[in-house]
Amino acid sequence: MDWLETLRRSFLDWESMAAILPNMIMVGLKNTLILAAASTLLGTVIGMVLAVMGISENRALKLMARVYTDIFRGLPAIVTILLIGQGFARVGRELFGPSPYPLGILALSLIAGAYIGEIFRSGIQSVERGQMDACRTLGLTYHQGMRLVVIPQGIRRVLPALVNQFIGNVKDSSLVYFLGLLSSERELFRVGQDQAVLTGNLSPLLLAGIFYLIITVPLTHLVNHIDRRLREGKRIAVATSGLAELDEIDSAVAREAARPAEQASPSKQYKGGSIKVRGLDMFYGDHQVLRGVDLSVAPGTVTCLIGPSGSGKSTLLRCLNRLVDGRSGDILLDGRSIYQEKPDTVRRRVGMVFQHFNLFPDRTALDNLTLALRKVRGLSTAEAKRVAEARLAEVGLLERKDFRPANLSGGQQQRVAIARALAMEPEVMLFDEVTSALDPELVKGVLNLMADLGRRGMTMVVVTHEMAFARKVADQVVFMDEGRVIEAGSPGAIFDDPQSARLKRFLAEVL
Ligand SMILES: Nc1ncnc2c1ncn2[C@@H]1O[C@H](COP(=O)(O)OP(=O)(O)OP(=O)(O)O)[C@@H](O)[C@H]1O
Repeated sequence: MDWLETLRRSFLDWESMAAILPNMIMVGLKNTLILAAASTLLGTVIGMVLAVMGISENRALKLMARVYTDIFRGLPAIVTILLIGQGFARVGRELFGPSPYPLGILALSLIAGAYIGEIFRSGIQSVERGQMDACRTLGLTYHQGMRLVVIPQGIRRVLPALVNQFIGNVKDSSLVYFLGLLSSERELFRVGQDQAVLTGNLSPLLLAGIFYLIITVPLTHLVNHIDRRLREGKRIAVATSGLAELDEIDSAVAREAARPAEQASPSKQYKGGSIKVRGLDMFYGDHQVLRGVDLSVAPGTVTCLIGPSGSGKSTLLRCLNRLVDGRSGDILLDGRSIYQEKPDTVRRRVGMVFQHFNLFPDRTALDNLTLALRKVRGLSTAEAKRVAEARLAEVGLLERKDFRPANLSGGQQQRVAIARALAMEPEVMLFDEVTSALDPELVKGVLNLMADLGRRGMTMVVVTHEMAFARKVADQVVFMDEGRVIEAGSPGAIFDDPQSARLKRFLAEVL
């Protein structure tokens, strides 16, 4: 068993390990951690800049980010370290003194930046488009939306990948040894290697390897934990059935109705605005989606838009709050063209609720409401909280104000979204197929809430496939097809006495 003894002497020479242990911890471990942490930090800053350049509209910035990323991701790390460490050695000496250590950090950072930039960019781009739509409809500017909602969500999504990058930097830090570090600056690998040369066996290198594992293995598990947690969220056990939700909302609506007039919340009776659309044409590129649309919506009335898929209903709705703009024609809000106002101002006056709720997933129900109250309406934190709680109470969800969207049912999420839009005190509310993504028993709760809003004088334009709702609640039903308004009238006229062949066919399909 000679070979076993040789192996033991080569790798498990306890004496040479013990001799180097203090140096390994005090010098090697310390320097490895400094190199990895500093390069991850600096790499994160570089990565953020690259990500912002990469998603910007500016083609030159995009190209610069692309070229940088291709170069520093494509080159082997050791080539970059030697090129930077030796190529800029003179400048480095003038700037940082004789030690090549800072240049080593710089080289590692430049490499890490390329990877981290890609991580951030894909994280930010993976945030659903609906999040920015939600920000815009609440009156937040594009930059506020990016800064407060989209970028934080993107970064949170890529946290595990960032920890992985740190692990990569821990390992890459061993390459800095090629720059010839001073003895006090040597990292784990170099300390182990020096001692290995001195003792003629590999035990010190094995010890260095063990230290690398001590750093990286727990981090790998931490990454997996964060990843699981971000994917699944912290679950709160809440047992509510769809039917219990109906009680929740019915009692909230009844409470509002029973409240004496003098105690009524300011929103109890809404003062809705009027809308007039005149000859509106709208294109997506060359594709004409709206063709000379005319529409009049009286204050405090409910208009339901119905029609086949692709007929332009959602697009018309998005024109009303300037999420998209028409090419010609005009839209008047309370008699004044919305094109004469800033889009953000129009959006504050015209609230919108979406099919997929578009709640901010990493904020509680309450915070979903307070964000725009503070940033757009400029309320203090305490005042915003008061308004938000009042609106959540109106939709029967005050008790769930501290829940995140993932812990609410679809119906509850949609009611939070309605409360969020109402909190901005809009004059008009737009609803875009808001019950289409809900389980059947949850639809009624949301429709009840909308019917209640209509009764309280809110001007509403509702894209819906719920014909029973349109018949019962609408003051006006508008049938669209191929980007045109084909017929408009009272529910009775549209459903019981359709004039055009197209509407007759549509009703025959859906009723
Ligand atoms: N962002 C977009 N870019 C390009 N084309 C679009 C875009 N959004 C919608 N369209 C096109 O515009 C047309 C009208 O779409 P729109 O969503 O307004 O119809 P809709 O009546 O609301 O349909 P649905 O009931 O299916 O939502 C469709 O042909 C659609 O493919």
